[in-house]
Amino acid sequence: MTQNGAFKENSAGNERMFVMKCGGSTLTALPDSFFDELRHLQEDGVKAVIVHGGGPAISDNLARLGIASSFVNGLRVTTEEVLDVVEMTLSGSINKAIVRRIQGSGGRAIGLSGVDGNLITAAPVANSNEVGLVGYVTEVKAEIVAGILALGYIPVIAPLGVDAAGQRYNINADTAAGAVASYMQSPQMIVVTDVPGILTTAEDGSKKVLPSVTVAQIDQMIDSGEIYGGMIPKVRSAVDCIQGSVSEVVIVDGKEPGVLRRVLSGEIIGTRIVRG
Ligand SMILES: Nc1ncnc2c1ncn2[C@@H]1O[C@H](COP(=O)(O)OP(=O)(O)O)[C@@H](O)[C@H]1O
Ligand SMILES: CC(=O)N[C@@H](CCC(=O)OP(=O)(O)O)C(=O)O
Repeated sequence: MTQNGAFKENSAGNERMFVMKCGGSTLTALPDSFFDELRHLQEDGVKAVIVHGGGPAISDNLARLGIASSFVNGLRVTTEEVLDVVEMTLSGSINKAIVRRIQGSGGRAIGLSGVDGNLITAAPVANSNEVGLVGYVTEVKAEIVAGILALGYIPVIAPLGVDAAGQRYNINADTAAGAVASYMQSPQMIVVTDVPGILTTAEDGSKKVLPSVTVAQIDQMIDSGEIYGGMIPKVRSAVDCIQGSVSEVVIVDGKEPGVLRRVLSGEIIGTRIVRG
């Protein structure tokens, strides 16, 4: 078996690929070695697709501009004024910072948002009367992502969406990443965040990482409050995408040395969310 022998194949052929969501909680803390690893994977022919967040940076920019911002069940209440800041932060500074870091490690990346080429089309979420211009994904144009990959670049996608009338939507980054993974028929989605996985409290009161969880366990942990806040959209998105062609979602801490290869080679690291 080669070093990458444990990689899974996607249904489109034998390409080795994965979709990765990089959370705003961890972007600035990601070490150079993370981007070096990404470049090595790219050199080895592994196709990576990145969807990123940037919630904390959006909140900072809103505060700086004196624009009030609140959340309902983890979704930012989004007016047109808030959306301007969401777009400038995600599609502008954060997206380009990630592209520059990949390029700084010698990798190749192209940044775009879901608005470009109508990559992500969206419609208002069910509770849009409460949260405003927040969208759910109606379609991802997988051929655009595949085209960028075929050129030898890592697509770096900011989670905005657009509808047929040209209206923009703010999309939770975990939700957008799950949709991209599903439409790309990626065998795996890797969720890179600031905790080492889904934590549970042991009988002695200490916190430990659950190596794997099922959909039923997730529902129970949300009900009991053990999974809360920003972890909820992650697990909900994971549950949605493992109903389709994505066979597992792995939640990991991006600061773990060699994290990407370790996940891709099947090492037990972080939390794996699997069917069943
Ligand atoms: N059971 C849990 N295990 C680990 N983290 C949890 C859990 N429930 C809630 N969280 C919270 O979820 C956070 C990660 O979500 P979030 O801050 O939105 O990250 P990101 O910016 O990467 O999307 C953790 O820092 C932690 O505070
Ligand atoms: C609708 C909604 O809440 N959108 C998010 C988009 C960014 C995001 O999801 O970033 P993280 O992954 O860092 O949380 C927001 O405005 O904060």
